[in-house]
Amino acid sequence: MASPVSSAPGGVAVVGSGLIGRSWAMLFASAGFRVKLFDIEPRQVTDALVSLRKEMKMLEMSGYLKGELGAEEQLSLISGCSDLREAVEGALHVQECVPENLEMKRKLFAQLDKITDDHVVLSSSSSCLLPSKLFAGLAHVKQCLVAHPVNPPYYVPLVELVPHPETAPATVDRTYALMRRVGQSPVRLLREVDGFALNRLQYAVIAEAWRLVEEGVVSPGDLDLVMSDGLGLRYAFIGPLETMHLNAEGMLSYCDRYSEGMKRVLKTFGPIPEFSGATAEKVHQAMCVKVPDDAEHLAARRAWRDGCLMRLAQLKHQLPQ
Ligand SMILES: NC(=O)C1=CN([C@@H]2O[C@H](COP(=O)(O)OP(=O)(O)OC[C@H]3O[C@@H](n4cnc5c(N)ncnc54)[C@H](O)[C@@H]3O)[C@@H](O)[C@H]2O)C=CC1
Ligand SMILES: O=C(O)[C@@H](O)C(=O)[C@H](O)[C@@H](O)CO
Repeated sequence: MASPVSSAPGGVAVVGSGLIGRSWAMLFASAGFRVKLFDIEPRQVTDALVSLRKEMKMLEMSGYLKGELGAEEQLSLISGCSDLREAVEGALHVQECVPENLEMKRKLFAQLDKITDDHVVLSSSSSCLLPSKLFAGLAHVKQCLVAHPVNPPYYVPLVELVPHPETAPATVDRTYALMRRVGQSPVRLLREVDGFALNRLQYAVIAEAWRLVEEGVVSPGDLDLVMSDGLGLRYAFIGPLETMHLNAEGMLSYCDRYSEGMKRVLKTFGPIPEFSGATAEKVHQAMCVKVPDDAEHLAARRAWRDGCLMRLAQLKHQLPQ
């Protein structure tokens, strides 16, 4: 068995240099961590370093760069690696960011298991794969967990910490502290569940959104306005449970007033959509009217989205809690 690499404190390894890996790299560097980027496709690393430089310089110019260090200092902390062992050398935390494919992730964690020691946290960015499947059979399973970000992590702070049944409490505590240190808002799931919390909520919303459009109740554009100019505004500051609490004379009052109505409406919810066929075409066309699906328009809209998220985050930071 290969000897484990030393894991002196201070470094973070980001394995997978795509959409999420790049955002994680910016976050860890903003807090002063040395970041090593690895990817099975070397071109992804070189592209990542180019795009990170462009984005971090832009953020600095617009006053939205996170952390105390300037962009050049933060960029100097990020390096590319062509070898996985080299990437995890000296790491206290490994953030896996490869595609949402169980076998692909399991193969990578099996490699990491062989080359890391008992001190490093092995964390997956998985959207909804169960830790009990991701980390099954690993020698270092106690050091493993999911730290599920929301896209893009640099602008959306929530991170769901989801343990394997054998994950050590210290692993969760260390990761929680690390996420707070890089400015994220971690939540602890007390046990694993398919889809974790965020995607269970998100997929419930997506399913009903789809049904409302499929059944001709509302147009795709107006459906999105229901969220962006309605629920989403409130949810940017208070969650669904606190919303209930404030929408009556407290939660119990809300339940007295509205539970029969909620149960009646919930009984009308239709079957799980297929997310394909005519409705998919209809929604796709509607989205393309607003944002053509070529790379340039999608990138421009993502940049607009990220600018809005930055300003909202700054406003939230300034508001009394
Ligand atoms: N895109 C999103 O909105 C979000 C994605 N995630 C999760 O993050 C993970 C990564 O997603 P994305 O960044 O969107 O994917 P992506 O496709 O943009 O990037 C994946 C990268 O992993 C690389 N890769 C593939 N196999 C590898 C290996 N064995 N070793 C090293 N690198 C390897 C690919 O070359 C690619 O550069 C997925 O599990 C996804 O579910 C989580 C939250 C949001
Ligand atoms: O929406 C997000 O950013 C995250 O919840 C994700 O995990 C993925 O984008 C997810 O929606 C893909 O199913």
